[in-house]
Amino acid sequence: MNILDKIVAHKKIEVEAAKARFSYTQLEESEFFARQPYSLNQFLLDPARSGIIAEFKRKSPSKGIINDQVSVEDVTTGYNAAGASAISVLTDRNFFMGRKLDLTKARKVNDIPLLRKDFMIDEYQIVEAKAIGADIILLIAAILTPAQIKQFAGMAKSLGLSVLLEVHNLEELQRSIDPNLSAIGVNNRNLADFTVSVETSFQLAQHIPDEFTKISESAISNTQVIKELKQAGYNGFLIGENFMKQENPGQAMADFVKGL
Ligand SMILES: O=P(O)(O)OC[C@@H](O)[C@@H](O)c1c[nH]c2ccccc12
Repeated sequence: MNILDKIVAHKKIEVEAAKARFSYTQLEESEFFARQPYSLNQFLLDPARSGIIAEFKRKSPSKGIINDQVSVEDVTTGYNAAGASAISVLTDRNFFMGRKLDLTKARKVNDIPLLRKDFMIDEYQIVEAKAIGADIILLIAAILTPAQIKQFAGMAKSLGLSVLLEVHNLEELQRSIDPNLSAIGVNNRNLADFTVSVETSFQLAQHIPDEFTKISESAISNTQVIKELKQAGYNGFLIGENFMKQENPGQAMADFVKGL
């Protein structure tokens, strides 16, 4: 079984446990459920912001512990101050050392879009995403059927959430396109075997229809590659490890943005 299969198998158990703990009605009673989410594309296309979606990630299956010494409030407010267009918060506990509470803590101190970074396999998680304070959900093509993508994207949109579809090859892109998606992200990391190549973004750029904003995800570690990705048509750049591995990720991002 590859890592992605393991994550999905564990996620199914987690989602059943969450459903037993909080009903849909209870989720809808959350203080965040009634708020109007921020739009990913509005912030991504705002020239006053950097286009960077900065990620709070303590640990990953490919790198092990990256940084477990920093607070989610310090890091995310640092990212926001450094000009992030959005902030991604890992909420998977088992493989990424994240928590749903991390996203809620970030929500309380930030006024920009927050992406719930997790493995969405059930509608319940979409309602939950809104209840914990998220603005954006991630749909990973590699683990979903086209019918699920359509259903989940439609549901998220009806809740006012933005939807980022993640692909890592042309076949996934072509089978997953749906009008309810807000943005398409090309993951430079293959989640099944962890190999990384920014070439993936350059190759797929021309195949992404113009009605979607384009985001390049993972393994971005210098400003030169961002300039090249912009030339290729990308509007957004998802960066985790490059900032998180520093003692002060917010400051690391502020220094990085000066080079853009
Ligand atoms: O730390 P990096 O290489 O900058 O990558 C960030 C982000 O793209 C990566 O964490 C990611 C992309 N897609 C995912 C799906 C699930 C978990 C994590 C991810």
